[in-house]
Amino acid sequence: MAQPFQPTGIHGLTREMIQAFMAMFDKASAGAIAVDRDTRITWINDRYCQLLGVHAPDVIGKPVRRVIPQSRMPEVVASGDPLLLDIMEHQNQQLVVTRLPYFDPDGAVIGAIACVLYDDLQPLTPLVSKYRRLHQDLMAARKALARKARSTRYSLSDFIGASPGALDVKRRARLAAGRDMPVLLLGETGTGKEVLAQAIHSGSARAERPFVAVNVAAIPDNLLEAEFFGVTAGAYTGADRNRTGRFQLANGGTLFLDEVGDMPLSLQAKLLRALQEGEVEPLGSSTVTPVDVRVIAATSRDLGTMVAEGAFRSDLYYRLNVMEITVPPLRERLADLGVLCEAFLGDMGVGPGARADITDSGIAALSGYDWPGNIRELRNVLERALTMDEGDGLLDAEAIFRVLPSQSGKAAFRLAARPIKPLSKTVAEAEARAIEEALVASRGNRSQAAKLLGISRSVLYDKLSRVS
Ligand SMILES: Nc1ncnc2c1ncn2[C@@H]1O[C@H](COP(=O)(O)OP(=O)(O)OP(=O)(O)O)[C@@H](O)[C@H]1O
Repeated sequence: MAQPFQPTGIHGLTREMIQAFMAMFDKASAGAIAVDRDTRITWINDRYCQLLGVHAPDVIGKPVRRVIPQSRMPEVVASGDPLLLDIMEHQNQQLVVTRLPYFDPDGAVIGAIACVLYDDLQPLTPLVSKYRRLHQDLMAARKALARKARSTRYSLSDFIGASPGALDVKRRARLAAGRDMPVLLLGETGTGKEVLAQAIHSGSARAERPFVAVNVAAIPDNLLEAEFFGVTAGAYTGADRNRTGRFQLANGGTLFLDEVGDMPLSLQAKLLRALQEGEVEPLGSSTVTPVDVRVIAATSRDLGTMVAEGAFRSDLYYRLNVMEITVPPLRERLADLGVLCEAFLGDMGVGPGARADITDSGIAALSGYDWPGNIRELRNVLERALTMDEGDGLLDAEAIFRVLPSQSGKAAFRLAARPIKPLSKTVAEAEARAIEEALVASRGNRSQAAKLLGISRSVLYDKLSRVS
């Protein structure tokens, strides 16, 4: 009489039992493979070799993940638990796989065996078509997310400002968008360098390709190289999977290097090489990948002085600084306060149908402050003022002084010291000053001055005739 089947107790399958199974796996499955406790391949049958497109002598002794990157054999060996049914992606094929650990007589895991139950998913059609659909949806969602993460939020119209300084910045940014050359953006923190970088990208021929930003100051020095150039898995790097660098992610598009002045000298040399050769070498890899990337760099530091002091490589400086755009600080373009406030307050709703606004005295209060944090700080001040405001969302000088940092004492003093004039007079004076600045900037060329001011030539002539 046949003996009833008895489980093998706590130890599970032994090497002998696995060897007995091997013949069956070899014959009945679409592929079978065994690994030792270090997850190195000890055996692979011909059918699996054909499926993977490898030769057995080339892969025996290699870590299984080197040959089958998606393999979950390491998990099975580490946990000692089988994975009875799994779908594994391999080179656009979906394989149905079973993985079993095996043990020595003391119960220690000494390896695992896996067999491909199906490489043709026909028998599992209903289940698999559902899986495929879900998988495709997941891939599409991931791609869309990645596209969104790498696309830009800003165009040039989002860079708000009508002062001569702001108009000059916009003009140069428009020029930069039309030419595929490196751009160096200089300016204090919060002046809108990243807004400009995005605007230049979205106005350029690369607009449909990725925009990838790296804040050099925010990444520890020892991780920067991997972040830039990527990592290849392996013993040298200690990484268990490949990681794509920002350079490769930006391929075809724009790489924005924020706070480039904070880059350590060793990485500056590698960055220069990547820009010169148009190729990158991931950490731990011996192959180079060609990349086509436009670099826009930004810094709030004085790169010229850093070059003179040897803290920044001059060759890299000249490579990045093909076109330089200096963004003036807010305190040098206070004329933009009005339009900036209007735009920001317009975004900050104060209730259904209600709109936040600021009075002329509120603007005057803002104009007495030095704005070390520039436009970022202005936005924060307006937000705080609105939060504290108990009225109807109309900010006056008092509402502003309540939230301006302590420097505002100086502002109040400056304001008080300035005689208050009728608004029409102040506006006329500001207009005359702007026209004068535009004429100086354009060396008396009225067409150019009109362009800088964003008005037609005839309006400029009209205003000039009224001023004189
Ligand atoms: N001219 C502008 N028009 C509209 N918004 C602006 C402008 N400049 C800056 N901002 C806003 O101010 C904030 C800071 O801008 P951004 O990050 O571009 O400055 P940055 O110069 O890159 O600063 P950092 O050097 O600190 O990185 C953002 O919220 C941005 O939307």
